Amino acid sequence: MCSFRAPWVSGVLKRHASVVPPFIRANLEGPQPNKLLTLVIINDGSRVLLGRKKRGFGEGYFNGFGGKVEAGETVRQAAERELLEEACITAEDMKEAGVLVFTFDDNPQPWEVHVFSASRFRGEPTETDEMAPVWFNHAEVPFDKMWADDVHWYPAFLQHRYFRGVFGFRNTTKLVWHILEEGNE
Ligand SMILES: CNc1ncnc2c1ncn2[C@@H]1O[C@H](COP(=O)(O)OP(=O)(O)OP(=O)(O)O)[C@@H](O)[C@H]1O
Repeated sequence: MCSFRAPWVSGVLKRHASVVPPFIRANLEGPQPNKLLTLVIINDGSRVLLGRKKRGFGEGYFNGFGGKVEAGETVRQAAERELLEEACITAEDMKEAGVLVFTFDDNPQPWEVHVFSASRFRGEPTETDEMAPVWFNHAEVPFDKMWADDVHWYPAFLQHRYFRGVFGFRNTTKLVWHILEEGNE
């Protein structure tokens, strides 16, 4: 059977076969290709730059900068474009930090978010229609005002360990299951 998913996703389904909730398995084995999104987090070594989302999906949450990959662009180009559109900055040393797959019980299409980190950038972080940028010390990342998955993968992110995660949400925002694996890119 052909699959739209990366082989590591099938690996997760196999390794955790007895505990994967049915809606997650159904979506990940279903016919819908993943929707590709990006997330860029500036990490200067002691602080991260996040934005408070002012509108749309995840409104009110703090998050990195990112959005959907558009037709004709690579994931990296989309990450650069969204960072410029949402925070008015250009990363100088952007690298892949990890990948997250989100499944929702109310949406059959899995989301695949490519997370990038950068420590240097050009420009001045500036509030836009979409995001209001704020620096947070590593010990003060506001997880209570962020997506429920974030608390699980930020430790790996902050310590520069590559990560892969699969997360299942009910009613869009309630995290009900997850697997996080760290290591090899
Ligand atoms: C479910 N748990 C989650 N945990 C952490 N981050 C999450 C997330 N779910 C989505 N995200 C991120 O939220 C942004 C939404 O982007 P979103 O505004 O929808 O995209 P985009 O700017 O293309 O939309 P419009 O152009 O306004 O339609 C995008 O960075 C995406 O990676």
